[in-house]
Amino acid sequence: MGKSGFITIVGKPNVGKSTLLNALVGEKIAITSPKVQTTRYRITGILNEDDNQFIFIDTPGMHKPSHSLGKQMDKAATEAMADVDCVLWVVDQPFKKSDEFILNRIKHEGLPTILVINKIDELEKKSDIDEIIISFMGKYEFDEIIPVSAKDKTHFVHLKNAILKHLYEGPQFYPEDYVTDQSKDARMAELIREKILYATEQEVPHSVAVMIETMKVNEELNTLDVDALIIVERDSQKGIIIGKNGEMLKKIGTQARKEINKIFDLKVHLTLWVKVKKDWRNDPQTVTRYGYGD
Ligand SMILES: Nc1nc2c(ncn2[C@@H]2O[C@H](COP(=O)(O)OP(=O)(O)OP(=O)(O)O)[C@@H](O)[C@H]2O)c(=O)[nH]1
Repeated sequence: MGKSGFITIVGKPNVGKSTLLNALVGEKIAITSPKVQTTRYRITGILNEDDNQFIFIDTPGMHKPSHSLGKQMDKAATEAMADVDCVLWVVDQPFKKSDEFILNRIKHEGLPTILVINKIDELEKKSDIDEIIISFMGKYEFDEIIPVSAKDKTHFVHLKNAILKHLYEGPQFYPEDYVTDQSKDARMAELIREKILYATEQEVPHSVAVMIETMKVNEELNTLDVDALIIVERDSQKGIIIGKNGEMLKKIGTQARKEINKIFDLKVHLTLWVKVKKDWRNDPQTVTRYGYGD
C-alpha cells in the first residue's frame, strides 16, 4: 500500500516556495514572481507518484505583518504548520537574525522539518552551499538538509524520499486526478494577478487584488466569457494599470488569456475591469471578501 500525507512549505518571501510546489507537482498550481509576497493564501498542490500521495501546502512568505492583509497571510502560513506530517523550510541564503521569526514557529510546532536550500543553480561554488548549511546547523534538529534547484528540479528524488519517511501507509486523501484545492475562479484570478505583478513596479503589485465576477459559457462562439475585476487602492494605481490608451490593461489581458487557455485547455474571452477601493488591505472585512481571509 502507498503512503500519503501533508507537507507544508514555509520560508521567507521570495525564496522560491511556489516555484518548488509547481516543480514538485509538475503543474502550475501557484503563481510565482520576482516580487516579494506573491502568495497570499495557502494553496494545496497534490503529487501522485508510485501509489504515494504527497499533499503539499504552499504558504505566504513569513514576515512581520504591517496591515490586515499581511496579518491574514501570516496566519495562513502559521496555521498551515499545524497537523501536518512534515515541514519543508525553504531558504536561499545563510541564516540571519531575520530567520529567527520562522525558526521559533518551527520550534514551537516541533514537527519533522527538512531544510531545503533552494536556488543552488545560482550559487557559484560548492562552498557557498556549505556556508548556508553550516549557518543553519544546530539551530534545529533538522531531519535532513537538502540543497535543490526548484528551477532545474535538482535533487528532487532525494527530497521526495526524505519526505516519504514521514508519510503514512493508508488510503489516499484525494482522488488521483485532483491537483489542487483551488477553484477554477481562484486560479484564473491568480493568473491575472501574476501578469500584473510582472507588469508593474513599487507599491502597485502589492496593492492589487483580482476577483472573477462572472463566468459564462458562450455556446454560440464556443468560448468561456470571463469578467474579472482588478481592485487597486488609489486612483493613480488605476491609471497605471489601465495605461496610456488602455495599453497596459490590454497587455495584462492578453498575457492572462493566453495562459488561462493553455492551463485549462479552454478558449476564454476575458474582460478586465479596474476599480479603486481605498486602502483595502487595511480593512479586515474587505481582505476576507477578496478571498484572503479565513
Ligand atoms: N535561479 C532560480 N530562481 C528561482 C528558483 N526558485 C525560484 N526562483 C525564482 O525566485 C523568485 C521567487 O519565486 P517564488 O516561487 O514566487 O517565491 P515564493 O517563496 O513563493 O515567494 P512569496 O510568494 O513572496 O513568498 C521567482 O523569480 C522565481 O523564478 C531556483 O531554483 N533557481
